[in-house]
Amino acid sequence: MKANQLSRLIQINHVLAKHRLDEVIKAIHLLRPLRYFSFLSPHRWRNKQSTLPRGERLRLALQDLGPIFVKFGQVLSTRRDLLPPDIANSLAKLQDQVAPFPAEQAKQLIDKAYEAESLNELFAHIEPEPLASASIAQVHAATLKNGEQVVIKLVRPGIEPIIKRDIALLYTLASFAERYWSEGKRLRPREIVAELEKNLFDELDMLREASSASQLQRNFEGTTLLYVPKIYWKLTKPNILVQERIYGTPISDTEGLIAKGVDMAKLAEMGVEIFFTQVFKHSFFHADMHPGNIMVDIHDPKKPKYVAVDFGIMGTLSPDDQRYLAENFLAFFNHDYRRVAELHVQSGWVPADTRLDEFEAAIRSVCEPIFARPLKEISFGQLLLRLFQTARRFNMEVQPQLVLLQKTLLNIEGLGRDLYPDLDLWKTAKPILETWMKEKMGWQAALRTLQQEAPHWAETLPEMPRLLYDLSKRAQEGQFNVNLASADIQQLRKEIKQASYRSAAVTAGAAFLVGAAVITGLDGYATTMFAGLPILSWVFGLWGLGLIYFSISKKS
Ligand SMILES: Nc1ncnc2c1ncn2[C@@H]1O[C@H](COP(=O)(O)OP(=O)(O)OP(=O)(O)O)[C@@H](O)[C@H]1O
Repeated sequence: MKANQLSRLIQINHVLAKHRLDEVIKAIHLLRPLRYFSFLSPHRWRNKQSTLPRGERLRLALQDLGPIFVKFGQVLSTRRDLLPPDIANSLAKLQDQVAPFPAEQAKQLIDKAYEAESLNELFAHIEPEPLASASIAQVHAATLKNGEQVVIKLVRPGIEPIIKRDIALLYTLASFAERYWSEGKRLRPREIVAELEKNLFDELDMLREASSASQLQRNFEGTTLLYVPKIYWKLTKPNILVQERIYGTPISDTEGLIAKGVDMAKLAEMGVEIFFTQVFKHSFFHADMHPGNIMVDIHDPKKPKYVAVDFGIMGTLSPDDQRYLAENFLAFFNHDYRRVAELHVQSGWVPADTRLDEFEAAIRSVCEPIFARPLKEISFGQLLLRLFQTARRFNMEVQPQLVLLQKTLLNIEGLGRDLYPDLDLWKTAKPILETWMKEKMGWQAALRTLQQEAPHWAETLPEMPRLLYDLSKRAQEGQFNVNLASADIQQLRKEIKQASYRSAAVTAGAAFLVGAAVITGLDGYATTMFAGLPILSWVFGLWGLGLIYFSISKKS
């Protein structure tokens, strides 16, 4: 561990001591040896007994420690089912009430960004006090010259070196964990830190955030589920985002939503639907879904609509991960634990030599008692934790690419339960997943892929005869042209040449036959687009058969 990292650890210890979080210091193994340093802190002697409640002390400590710690507090705050209410309430302030940087500094940032354009020509008014401030940025309300209401999101100045320093410390701790902790390899801490690092640095780039907002906006265009505020591209800079101002009701204001007659069960189900649609249909999901970033448009309380802000962390999944996850969810919903165990082996999440019957039994013993409870008592978060404990016995490796998804899923469930305690996550998610599986795995999916590939085939097939002719010519001429004197080797050379000629001809013939089959299988849409396809199909078919016949007759 480098000297600056050790000094950061001492500083963390000092901040915790300053806020009299002695219990936290004792609970963290790494800080235990450093606890004596806190006796040197003047705060410790001054604040013998802090008058602030424990939740507030924790919030202030996380705020003092910087953006990574604030993010950690935001995630914790969404799990009211796992935390005492006083702590959850205090930590919720980290979602949009972190201490702001001074108004003068905000003004300097704005002046510098728009010095080329005249500030007065762009904005009619900029509110000096921030509307909200969170881990990475603070947001100021403003009015454009044309009267449109916007917000200006300013990245906190000097935040990058702070994040770099803490990420470096996390890498060192992760290396220690991998080397000296029995669980270190399985949990893949270095890869998880790498994932966190990528997400945090992406979050600092406002042009990237603006692009993500535009993509999400397109994905939900024309739906009644989610609204994404408009981006003002011309005013957006690498450290400044200008966006339409939203006046919705904060999702955390459940009393206000109920008082206005919003159907809370529907609202909670819509949240789940938005999440699963993003993950499976679009493979592009908002991965910072804490309540500070979600508002509800209740112009018509019977038809509420979600409004999202903060597109700094977006997640995607590979088609393979999507398929394994969807199948896993469905197998869980259907209590098919054998399938869950099989999927874990097939995807490589547990070692290939795992005993399926033992793994299945272990999963069953975690899930059955939980599924037997009334719905409102089932916590998906707790179920996941129990499953992870079980998986540990079977050497399941943590999948860094799924960590963001798991975090978001926990947020969504926490949010949904706050809105409507009887929320049945399974009931809402199951039909979405079933439809997705049908679309992705059924014969319609195969047909659609063929249809998508049609333009490519139409482009490539005319080139095939020439390519195949070149290939067979090259095989005939140069590839095996080794000059050796021995008669045996000469004979061998002749045979190899003939064999390669024949196999090239068979390959070419097969390729033409496949081409003919593909063209014949295209549906009406593609054949109308390319009127010559049926004729091409016949030509290719006959050509293919001819080549194969030619190569076989050569052999005999
Ligand atoms: N378009 C908007 N209209 C109104 N309020 C907004 C808008 N965008 C952001 N806000 C408010 O500003 C807060 C902070 O903005 P944002 O979440 O984008 O900052 P951040 O530092 O990236 O936050 P986080 O810590 O969640 O990553 C939001 O929680 C929200 O309350």
